[in-house]
Amino acid sequence: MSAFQLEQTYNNFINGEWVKAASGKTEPSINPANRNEVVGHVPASGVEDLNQAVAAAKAAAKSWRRLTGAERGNFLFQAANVLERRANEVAEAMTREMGKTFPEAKGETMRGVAILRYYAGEGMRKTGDVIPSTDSEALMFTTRVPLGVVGVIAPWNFPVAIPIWKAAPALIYGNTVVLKPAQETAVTAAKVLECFEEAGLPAGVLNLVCGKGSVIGSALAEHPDVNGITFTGSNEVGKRVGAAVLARGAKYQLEMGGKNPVIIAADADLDLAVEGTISGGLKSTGQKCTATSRVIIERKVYDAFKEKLLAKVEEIRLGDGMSGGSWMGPCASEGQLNTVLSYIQKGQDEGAVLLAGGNRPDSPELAEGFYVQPTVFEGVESHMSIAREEIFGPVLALMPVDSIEKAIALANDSDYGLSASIYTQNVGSMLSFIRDMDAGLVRINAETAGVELQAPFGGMKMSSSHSREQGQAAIEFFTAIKTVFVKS
Ligand SMILES: NC(=O)c1ccc[n+]([C@@H]2O[C@H](COP(=O)([O-])OP(=O)(O)OC[C@H]3O[C@@H](n4cnc5c(N)ncnc54)[C@H](O)[C@@H]3O)[C@@H](O)[C@H]2O)c1
Ligand SMILES: O=CCCC(=O)C(=O)O
Repeated sequence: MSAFQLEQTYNNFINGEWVKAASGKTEPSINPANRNEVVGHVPASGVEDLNQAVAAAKAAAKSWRRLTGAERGNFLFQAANVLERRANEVAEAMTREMGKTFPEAKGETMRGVAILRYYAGEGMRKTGDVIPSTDSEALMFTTRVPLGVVGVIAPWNFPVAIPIWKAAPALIYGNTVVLKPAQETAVTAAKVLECFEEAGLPAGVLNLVCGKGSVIGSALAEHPDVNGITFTGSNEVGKRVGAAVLARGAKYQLEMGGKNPVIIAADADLDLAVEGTISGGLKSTGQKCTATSRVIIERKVYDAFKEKLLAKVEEIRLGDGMSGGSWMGPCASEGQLNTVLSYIQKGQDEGAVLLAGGNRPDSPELAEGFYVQPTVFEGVESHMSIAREEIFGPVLALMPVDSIEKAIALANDSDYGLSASIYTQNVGSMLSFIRDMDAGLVRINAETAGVELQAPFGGMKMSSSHSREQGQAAIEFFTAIKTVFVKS
């Protein structure tokens, strides 16, 4: 049973208070499964609101960083407990706001709980090393210090997990935070902040400002009192954010798109490979940065794999993520739906062959939602737009090859390098893939999506600023190393 209520009005969270945007402006957040449902009204903030949030975070920074890691960790443990208790409500907000099915949204919310507990524990771990000095009378060691105020700019596709996997390490290592969520999922972000508020986090330590990316996101990136920006989103925006932060000498981290390949070797367990391709490519309506989009198949098993894949794609049930029978929800917004449809059209215009899907579903009960059928192309060549550009929708491109060597070369023929997987039973093929695949996350006999919170996550090439998030790797971004030399 969820306590979520539709059509509430949400505010920004600044200095421990829920406050309206200075302009008083709000905008509706609508349900992509039914454009007529208003999930909530969210602030359309301006730079003035952002400035207040940064000032609050700056004022709170000194006392927050002076707490011990264990004391900061206790707040995160409390926030985890509240989020766990309110998981159904938060997950329902997520499903209604961005369309992923309720079980996926609940899973993501519980992942948020686990991330909070993981980083709460980090407050008790070591922060430096003793390094022998050349002076026998001296003690030399390293310690870690927080950056100060960190700006978090988050996308809509994981509206609980991503803000938490950025904010939790920022906080545990002693930073204060201003979160700018995607406007499409600002209600879900407000629900997460309510959990931190209920946990008793001190005023100003974590602030929320909702508004347009081009207004709030860019002002956060450019703000002179923001010492670090952690951004997840598209390449186009990420590059702009990185340039703005670099120009003023602050620290930045960009985690961006993917064009993730799965390789199906001739010796693969084809049923497992089909299952992993469908789950990796089509769960969350293909809107994961780790989603499978290129399916590279050894020619000997191409027809057998294709037949099994198409049979499974036929079985996929589209529908509102709040209904039990739905396997795949809508695209998260009308803009996202139009992007996906335009790539499907481009695929056909550039000569790829449509094997399944390709349209909006015709059933009347889905007419008010941003649904698109799961889509499979063959005859896809590496130069085509649908093989090169991130679509961020339920579209799979089948590409046959003659050998594993050619499969890995084709998989690497991309500007992106986020995640990649191979289905094979041959240890030699596994090892070649691990060695030669240019991706930050490589998975064997497992789908391309699926990130574990305790392991480093990030991409190569255009997928990232070459930093890593999550696990203990997070300390690298959220702290600076200080080398200490002590002589009595
Ligand atoms: N690598 C990863 O870990 C990862 C994870 C999830 C999503 N993504 C990527 O995110 C993208 C989808 O998310 P999206 O559509 O929300 O991305 P987006 O780039 O449009 O928006 C991301 C965030 O940036 C803000 N923004 C927009 N314009 C801005 C500007 N000019 N200055 C500063 N901020 C601005 C948005 O409001 C949002 O909060 C995909 O490319 C996906 O691959 C990457
Ligand atoms: O969208 C990017 C994050 C992907 C992720 O968390 C996953 O694949 O589990």
